[in-house]
Amino acid sequence: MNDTQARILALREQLDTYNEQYYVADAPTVPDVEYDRLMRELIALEQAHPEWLDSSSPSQKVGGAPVSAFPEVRHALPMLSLDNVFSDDELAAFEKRLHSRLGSDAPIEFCCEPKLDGLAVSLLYERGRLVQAATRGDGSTGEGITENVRTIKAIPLRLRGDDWPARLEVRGEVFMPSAGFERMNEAARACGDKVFANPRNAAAGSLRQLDSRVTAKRPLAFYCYGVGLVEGEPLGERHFDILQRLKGWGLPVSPEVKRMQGRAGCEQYHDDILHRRDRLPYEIDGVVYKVDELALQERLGFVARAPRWATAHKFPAQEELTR
Ligand SMILES: NC(=O)n1nc(-c2ccco2)nc1N
Repeated sequence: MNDTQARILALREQLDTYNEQYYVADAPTVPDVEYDRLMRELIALEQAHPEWLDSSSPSQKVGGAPVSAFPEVRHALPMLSLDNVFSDDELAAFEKRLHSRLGSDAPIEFCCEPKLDGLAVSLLYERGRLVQAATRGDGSTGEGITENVRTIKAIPLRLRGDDWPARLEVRGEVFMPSAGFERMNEAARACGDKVFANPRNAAAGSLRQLDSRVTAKRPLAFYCYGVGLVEGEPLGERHFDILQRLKGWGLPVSPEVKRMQGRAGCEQYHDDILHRRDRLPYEIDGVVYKVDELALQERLGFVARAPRWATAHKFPAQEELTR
């Protein structure tokens, strides 16, 4: 390997690390101007040496030529929607149903998560490389939006480490943080472009761009919240621990995810997140409680399209709240 090749590999590794620090650890260590300088050097070296271009290079997050349509993608496992509860009484009924189906009143451990108000996506990694991304669609079939998703800096094109399964489907939410949403709409108003009604619509509109170079300019983020297809060793026995393993491979997980005990723990989590809702850097429309032990999830199964082992607890819509 000559000096230029070594420099290209070092720049890729350094920029991947900066992306992970910014989007996974939420702890950036370099100013944007330094990140941009290194990216410009990498792009210049790769343009001078196309024979060394690698689709997983961080320089490839700028998007490419437009496509005419999105291909259909059939999900290996259905992407489920969540059942809802709207009150503590309904939460109590949810817990009662769990105890009844499990035939035990033993306290249940839940993985509690903020319910991000974005767009659910499925990411397929083969041998640690991102090979496909798709929307949830109707739960069985979604749209292939791989080129658009590859431009999202929070989503790694290559997983860290090497103890990931040969094929791993990661599921999560693409969303637009509030600050980025305001900045983007401000710029759109200034030049007469389309203004989006809310961050969810802005994220959906950005992901459905046929020209991934447009998507690349949108301030999108991502948090994973589960897995679908896993080929190889099981990832773990408890949902919370699996999320921590995903984080170790460079996939962002919300720092608000917590393991709580029983219904009381869920209510405490709900009230804490509701209390801090307006200070979170992204919009949420509730919280999600998931039975943490996968063995219990399997015993509980699903009703129609929603898992018996999980429910969302929705907040009142913001405009309904008296300010
Ligand atoms: N939207 C959101 O934040 N979700 N959605 C799920 C989900 C949907 C189906 C199973 O889990 N989990 C979280 N945190």
